[in-house]
Amino acid sequence: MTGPIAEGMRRRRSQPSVSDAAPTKRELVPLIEAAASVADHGSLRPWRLIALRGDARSRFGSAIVEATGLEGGAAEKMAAKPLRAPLLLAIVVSPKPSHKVPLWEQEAVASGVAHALSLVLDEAGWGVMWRTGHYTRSGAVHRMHELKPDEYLLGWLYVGGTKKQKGGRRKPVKAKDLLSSL
Ligand SMILES: Cc1cc2nc3c(=O)[nH]c(=O)nc-3n(C[C@H](O)[C@H](O)[C@H](O)COP(=O)(O)O)c2cc1C
Repeated sequence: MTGPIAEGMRRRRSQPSVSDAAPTKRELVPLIEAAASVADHGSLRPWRLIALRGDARSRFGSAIVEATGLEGGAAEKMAAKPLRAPLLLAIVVSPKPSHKVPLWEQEAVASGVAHALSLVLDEAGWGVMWRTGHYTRSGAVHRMHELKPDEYLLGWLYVGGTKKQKGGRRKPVKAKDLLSSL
């Protein structure tokens, strides 16, 4: 298969371990603009992103601890999770009123933006990994992100500089088994 998009998608791997380098806002904006070109029924833009850097990541760690109710060493370990990358991009579903486009379609758009953003960040040379946790939809995490009542999270893109790249082939997808006809 040829073509830069297909090749980039095949090459992309999630990077669980990244360095302290991170894209600036100026560097992020054109990548977000590119990712925002996904199909969007009614062009509602039912999503937004929140960048967490520096201390915001520690406040996120505290919110996770509050949400999980952990104590002692386990709480400390959990609080440090957001410090695994210098930049976290929270993916927010931000539903827009519409008679035509139900919520599930709007969530599909937000998810598409996140996948596309992972891809273009990877192409730009950044290490990226989409992460979640059972605390993702908790009240404490919702409040810490200052979300509106109807907004909710799809997780975070953990972004940083590439270190030792996780490469190699992923488990092959038997696409012909996933395609049927009627
Ligand atoms: C919505 C979503 C949430 C995810 N959450 C986690 C997570 O919390 N922890 C994790 O190890 N992988 C998580 N993953 C999977 C990784 O992002 C990644 O896709 C996986 O490790 C496979 O690596 P690859 O992308 O290089 O194929 C999540 C993926 C998605 C789409």
